[in-house]
Amino acid sequence: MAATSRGTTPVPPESRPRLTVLSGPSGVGKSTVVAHMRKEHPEVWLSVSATTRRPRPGERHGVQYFFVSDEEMDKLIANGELLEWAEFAGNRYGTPRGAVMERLEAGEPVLLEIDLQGARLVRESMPEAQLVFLAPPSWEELVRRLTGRGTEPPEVIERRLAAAKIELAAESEFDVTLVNTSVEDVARELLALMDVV
Ligand SMILES: Nc1nc2c(ncn2[C@@H]2O[C@H](COP(=O)(O)OP(=O)(O)O)[C@@H](O)[C@H]2O)c(=O)[nH]1
Ligand SMILES: Nc1ncnc2c1ncn2[C@@H]1O[C@H](COP(=O)(O)OP(=O)(O)O)[C@@H](O)[C@H]1O
Repeated sequence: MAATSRGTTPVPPESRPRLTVLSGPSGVGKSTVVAHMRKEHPEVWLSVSATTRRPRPGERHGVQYFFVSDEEMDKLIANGELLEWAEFAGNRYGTPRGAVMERLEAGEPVLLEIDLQGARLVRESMPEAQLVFLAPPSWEELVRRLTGRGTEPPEVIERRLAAAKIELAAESEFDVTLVNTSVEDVARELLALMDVV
């Protein structure tokens, strides 16, 4: 494994996990890495979460997220339709259970891009899942990326940076850390961890 990863132990092919969770602080580059990976490997299935957050310009319902109202989210939770859910920086996010279970039952690799609280819940309910932490090269670079993305006002950025401190302190709970210096390198390593290439 290249210098971008920490804590990787080789896993025999027959016991490779089919469910991979990618977490990391807001702005570290999770969406960028996943988009890059799926451009070359569209067969990698990424769960589309439900969220009460408002869409950013260019985001489409059913593509980046299912954008739902508070009431719709209440129903999804009450009906047990979410594999996990969490509140992050003032909005709720959850993974639709049905689509994930279908893919897993078909033996296909599944990728969830969720926050630390969600990763912990998945670890409890599916201990065989592989938990991958995406870390920034430095704190300064994380601030630069989150600010530079220009999608959130300053008070939301502050809230996300406060969450980032908690998330960075939890890195050791993950099976593997990938440091997002190069999008291409991280995408390649994630594919290898998912046993896609
Ligand atoms: N627990 C949980 N977290 C999610 C889910 N979907 C997205 N998230 C996380 O919610 C956080 C905020 O996501 P978002 O508002 O899209 O901001 P971004 O990650 O900075 O682009 C990120 O850490 C996401 O990984 C989900 O279904 N469950
Ligand atoms: N390896 C990288 N080097 C420099 N900039 C990056 C890198 N990865 C992502 N970025 C930039 O950082 C910002 C946040 O990335 P994004 O994928 O939206 O993060 P996340 O999904 O983790 O919140 C974006 O402007 C993106 O272009």
